[in-house]
Amino acid sequence: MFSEILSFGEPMYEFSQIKQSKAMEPDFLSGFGGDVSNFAIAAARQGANVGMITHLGDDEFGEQFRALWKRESVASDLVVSNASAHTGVYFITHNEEGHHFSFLRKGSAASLISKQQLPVEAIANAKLLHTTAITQAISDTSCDAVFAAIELARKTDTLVSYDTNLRLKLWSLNRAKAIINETISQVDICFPSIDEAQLLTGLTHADEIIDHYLQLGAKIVVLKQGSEGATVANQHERFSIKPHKVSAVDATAAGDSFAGSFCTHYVRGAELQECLKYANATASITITGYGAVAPLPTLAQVEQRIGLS
Ligand SMILES: Nc1ncnc2c1ncn2[C@@H]1O[C@H](COP(=O)(O)OP(=O)(O)O)[C@@H](O)[C@H]1O
Ligand SMILES: O=C(O)C(=O)C[C@H](O)[C@H](O)COP(=O)(O)O
Repeated sequence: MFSEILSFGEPMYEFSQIKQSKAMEPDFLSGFGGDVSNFAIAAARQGANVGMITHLGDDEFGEQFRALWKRESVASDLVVSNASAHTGVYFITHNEEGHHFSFLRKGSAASLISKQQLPVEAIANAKLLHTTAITQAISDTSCDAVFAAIELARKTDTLVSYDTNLRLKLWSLNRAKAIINETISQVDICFPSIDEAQLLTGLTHADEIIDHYLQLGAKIVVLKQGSEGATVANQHERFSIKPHKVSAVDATAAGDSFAGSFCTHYVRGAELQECLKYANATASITITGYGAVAPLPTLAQVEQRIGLS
C-alpha cells in the first residue's frame, strides 16, 4: 500500500540539553530529530498515512529510528540501511537567544542518497511529497535527488510541500538563496519562517515576503512568524492567525510540526484557514516540551487546544 504523504530527507539522532538539577546528573536527553522525521511523526499524530524516504546507517541509531517510526505508525518500507555510513547525530543547546544546533552528519547515510535511488512508484502514487532545504544542503547528490523527486511528483500530480529550513552551518547564504528560490518556483506549498526569509530575500515585512514567494511561483505560501503567529496565502486569499499563549520551553521542531499538521489537514481537503488553525495549535503544543519528538501533540490534543472538543 502506498503512503498518502511522503517525507524525504535526513533523520537525526538527538541530544538535547536540559537544565542540570544536580552536578553529577547527565545534562543531555537523548531523542529523535531531523526536520523530515519530525514532520512525518507530527503528521502521523494528526492522523495522516505517512512514510519516510531516507537512508540510515546500519547502526544502533538507525535501529532506534526504525523502532520509533513503527511505534508512531510512520511507514519505513522505503527506508534503506547503508552498512558503510552512519546515521546523523545532532545536539541542541540553549542560550539567551534561543536554541542552537551542532551536527555530526558529514558523510552520513542520508547525505549519500542519489537521484537514481528514489522510489519512483511511491512518489507517483502519493498525494503529497514533503522535502526541505536541509535535504538539499547536506550534499550535492541529495540536492539533485530533491530536484528529481520534485520533477517526478509534478509529472504525476503529487503535491509538493517544501520547508525552507535554513542551516548556514551546512551551506553558504548565496548558495542557499539560489537553490531555495529555484525550488520555491516549483512547489505547491512552501513554509518559510520570517527570520530566515528576511535573510534570504532582504525584505522585512510579512506581506512583502509572501508576495515575493507567490511571484516566484509557489501556489501557497505559509509564513511562520514565531511568537507572532502565522499567515497563509495564495493568489486569491490571505489569512493570519495569532499565536496561542503558552509557556515556551524549547522551540525545536515548532516549524516541522506546524508543516506536518498543515499538510495532513490540507490533503484531507480542509480550507487554508482551517489548516492554519490546526498547524498553529500543533506548534504551540510542540514548544512546551524539550526535544523534537516527545512533545508533538495528537489530533485530540490539538482539537482540545482549538476548542473543538
Ligand atoms: N512563542 C510562541 N508562542 C506560540 N506559538 C508559537 C511560538 N513560537 C512559535 N509558535 C508557533 O510555531 C510556528 C512555527 O514557529 P517558528 O519559530 O516561526 O518556525 P521555525 O521553527 O520553522 O523557525 C509559529 O508560526 C507559531 O504558530
Ligand atoms: O537542523 C537539522 O538538520 C535538523 O533536522 C534538526 C532539527 O530536528 C530540526 O531542524 C528542527 O526544525 P525546526 O522545526 O526548524 O525547529
